[in-house]
Amino acid sequence: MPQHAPVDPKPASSHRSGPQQTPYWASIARLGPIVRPIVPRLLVGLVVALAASALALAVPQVLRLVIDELVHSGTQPSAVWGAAGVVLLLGVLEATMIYLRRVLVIEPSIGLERQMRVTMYDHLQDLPVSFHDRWGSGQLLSRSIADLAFLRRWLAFGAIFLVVSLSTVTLGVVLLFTLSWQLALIFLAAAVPIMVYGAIFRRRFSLATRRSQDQAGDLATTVEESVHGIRVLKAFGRAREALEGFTEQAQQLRETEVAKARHQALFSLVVTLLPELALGTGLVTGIWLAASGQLSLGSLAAFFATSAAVAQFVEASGMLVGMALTAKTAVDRHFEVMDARNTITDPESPRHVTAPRGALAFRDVRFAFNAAAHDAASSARAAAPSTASRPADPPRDVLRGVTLDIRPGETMALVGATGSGKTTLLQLVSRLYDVSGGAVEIDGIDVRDLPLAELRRLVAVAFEDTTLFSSSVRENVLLGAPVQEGAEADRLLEEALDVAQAHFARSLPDGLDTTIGEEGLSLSGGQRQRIALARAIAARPSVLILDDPLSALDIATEERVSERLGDALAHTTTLIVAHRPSTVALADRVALLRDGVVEDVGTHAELLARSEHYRWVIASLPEEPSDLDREHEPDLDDFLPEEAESR
Ligand SMILES: Nc1ncnc2c1ncn2[C@@H]1O[C@H](COP(=O)(O)OP(=O)(O)OP(=O)(O)O)[C@@H](O)[C@H]1O
Repeated sequence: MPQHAPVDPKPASSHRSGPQQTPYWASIARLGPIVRPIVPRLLVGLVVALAASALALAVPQVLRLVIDELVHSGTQPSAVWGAAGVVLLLGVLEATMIYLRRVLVIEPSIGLERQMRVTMYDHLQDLPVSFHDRWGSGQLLSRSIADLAFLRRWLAFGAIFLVVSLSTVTLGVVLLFTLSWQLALIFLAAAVPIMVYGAIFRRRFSLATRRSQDQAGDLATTVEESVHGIRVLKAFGRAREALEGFTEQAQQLRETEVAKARHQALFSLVVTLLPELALGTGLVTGIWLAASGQLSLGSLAAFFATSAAVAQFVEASGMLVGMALTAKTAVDRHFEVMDARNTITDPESPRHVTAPRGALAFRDVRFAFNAAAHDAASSARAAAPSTASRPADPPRDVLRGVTLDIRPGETMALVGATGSGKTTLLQLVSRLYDVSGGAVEIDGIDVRDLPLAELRRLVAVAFEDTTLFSSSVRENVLLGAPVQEGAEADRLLEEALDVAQAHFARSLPDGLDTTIGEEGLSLSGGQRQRIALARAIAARPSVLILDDPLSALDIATEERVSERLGDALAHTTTLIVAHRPSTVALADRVALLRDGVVEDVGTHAELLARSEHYRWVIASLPEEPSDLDREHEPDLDDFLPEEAESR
């Protein structure tokens, strides 16, 4: 028997790491392998951009020649037209180069953004539920949308423009020295305070950028939560409190953004003011040099035209350095998600269930949420607190040695007080979480030894909290079915809808092609549950896991569902969490879960007779469905024209 790793041995890497924790180039270098395929296009784009800026610097040189030749040496007017033609040609060439740069870099960088987004989505799908427990949805949303869009802009514009600026300033300063070393020194003197302030700016801006990107993610989580929970907020009249909470978060983000803008404005002021001061000082000195014959008029004019071009790039550096630092934060945030490892993976030496019988067993199963994640997250939080994600809760054993055998084809009800661990136990079967100790077995094979695809074919789940996707009824029901199209798929679909008593779906506006889910037609709680149940049935599993899937049905419908379930899934092993006596009555046997252990197993009658705790739990279960939406629950007869007519 292979040894199994403890749960979550390498949890999501610290998504709380601050900006100083990774050196700038170490962060940016991580983009290397991803960007590599488009590097040739980016390089050609860079060369073209460099050529454009070189052309811009060539114009003052032509100017110098024209002035010196024309004014000093009295060249013919035709030469003026010639020089003007050259300047015009240089301008047209520069514009063409700028256009070419855009064409060369924009398309591949948009492609790269798409590819990174798809890879991230794929990775998020792959990561275990324990990862998603710990990350706010807004954080993941902002990282997969806003951060990647920023990285695209940085690659297509910021990075190239920064290299062009550095090269242009370097070349420009060399040219300035060739024109006049005295004036060039004045110009260069301004660079010293710029560099000193640049270091201060970088530190402050990095911190503010990280904070603002994390806060934007948290804000997105709040929006997502309140849109999702709008009914609860409205029903409890908590809209004002929700707004107050949101306003406070928005205010914090505003303050961070204002602080960021202030840092950037101050840096821009420094990089604009100092070159201008140098230019002013240079102008006075230059006129004196020209008047004393140490500098030609042409050189003086060329110096100022060149220094104006250089100053333009220096001034843009405030924005470009800001972009470079934001890009680093975006890269860090991206890899905090991408570095998270999926601990629920296929086994190295897989075993297979060749002839599924559906025997389900729990062998001394122990489980604690966040056991390993907690230690990693605690130390990371101590190192660099941030708002990026929820703190991991201290680990506590929710299941403390569950042992239970469910025979092939048997229906076992799981009963227990609220919080006793019923849902948790169910989630271990299809490995939404892995056990912390012990094992879950199907037909005698540890579920961790089965390939995940095979395991999830064997096991189908319907949760109480039903999730429908924005697609047709057909696609929702056939989500886990062995076939998606053709006569066999149609048969599975019809049978699943029939067993789940979801006939209403045929009478929806577009029948089974009606779009439901968030972007489609709203269904009542009971209707949603029946679609989710149909989905689990259509998967034709060997083991069916039902987490109180009938809670929103009236008792008559529940009875019909259970009757049909019994027929259709006679050979399917079913483990069902029961919150109502009527659901318990469906089961062959009942397991009583108490404080994370199975306290007793037997028939309903046996447990009633011998277990005081069972009697107490059963007495506390509601007779009626908890959230039956009577107003919206359709009268089945309305949706059963064929059946109604045949009666
Ligand atoms: N994702 C999670 N992270 C941390 N703790 C959790 C998580 N899900 C559940 N728990 C905790 O595990 C314990 C068992 O929860 P579980 O949902 O399994 O109980 P249950 O028996 O199904 O309850 P109910 O009958 O109310 O649905 C509870 O104390 C709960 O707070």
